[in-house]
Amino acid sequence: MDTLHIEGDNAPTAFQAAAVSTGTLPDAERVRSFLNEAHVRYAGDLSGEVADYIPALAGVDPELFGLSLAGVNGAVTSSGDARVEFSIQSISKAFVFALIDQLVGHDTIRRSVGVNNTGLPFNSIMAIELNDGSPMNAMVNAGAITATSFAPGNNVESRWEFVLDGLSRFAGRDLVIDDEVYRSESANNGRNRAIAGLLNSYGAFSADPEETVDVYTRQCSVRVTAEDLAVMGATLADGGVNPVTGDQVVNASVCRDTLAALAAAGLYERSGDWLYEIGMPGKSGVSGGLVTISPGKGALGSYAPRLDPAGNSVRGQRAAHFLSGALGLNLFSSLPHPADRSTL
Ligand SMILES: NC(=O)CC[C@H](N)C(=O)O
Repeated sequence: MDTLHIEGDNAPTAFQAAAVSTGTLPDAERVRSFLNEAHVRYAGDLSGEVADYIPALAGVDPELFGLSLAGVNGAVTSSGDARVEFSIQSISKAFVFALIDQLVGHDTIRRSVGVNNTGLPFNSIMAIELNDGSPMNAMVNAGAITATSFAPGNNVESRWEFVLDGLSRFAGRDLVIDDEVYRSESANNGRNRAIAGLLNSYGAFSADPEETVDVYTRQCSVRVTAEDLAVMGATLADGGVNPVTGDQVVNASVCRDTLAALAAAGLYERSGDWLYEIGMPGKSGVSGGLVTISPGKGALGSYAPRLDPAGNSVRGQRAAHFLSGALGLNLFSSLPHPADRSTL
């Protein structure tokens, strides 16, 4: 990652002069104008590659770019292709984690899934072996598949219903599966089946590994928009209450657990860089979606399909970086700060 220092970084800036209160989002006009500015800034960025290991993802228009910010007050502001649907992929991990944490509780999650970082790619098999069979964190495939194995039900359909219903409550609308992505991914998920088989050999699973991977593959194939991601993230920012529907989806303690797990591993082996630059929990997916959560304030959802080598949306990360500074979202900062201090 290159770091670009801007002169006068320590001097009081226009941002600081017009400092927003640190406990709330800036007013709607300011949010809209910075969201539009982020869109203009990064719409021409052609870096990265669209994921091609799932054939159905490879054919997507790489220029799609949507940004949306949902506040805990329920206001949703968007720019660009924020209503274009795409498969949620790994971002589902964050919300399924929350649903399972709500069910099994903080201690079981720590013991049976884990909350540390592997330092390795999202679908690493080596990480399981290096950690004596621990799935390590629900934001990588091993931990996500383990979390999904806790979904209640007697068969695939009833367990799937639990997951889809929960994801829909986070979004505040009935989400549906993308059949083409599901079929394409099912035909190419040998690695995830190997991960589940390996975890099962360590005795980590109470459910059938093949069925669990099927539910996991379905959850990754659910269609969402950048606006949905913003609302889903804002629900985690709002103590588990969907700020648009008013539905209490999970408890506030579950939101804390989820955001901690995201901070540790939401952007895989790049999670440290992400926290260092953006300063908020986030979760990416290989289709190009990204959700970034500012507890007590709201969440940013984005969609831009070109990815960095770790599988994280390039424009999405850059927009989140800019907006974190401009809107004063960084958890480690007490004031809004210049947003373009470095490049990701
Ligand atoms: N990083 C991702 O978004 C990966 C999700 C994808 N469904 C997989 O498990 O391979």
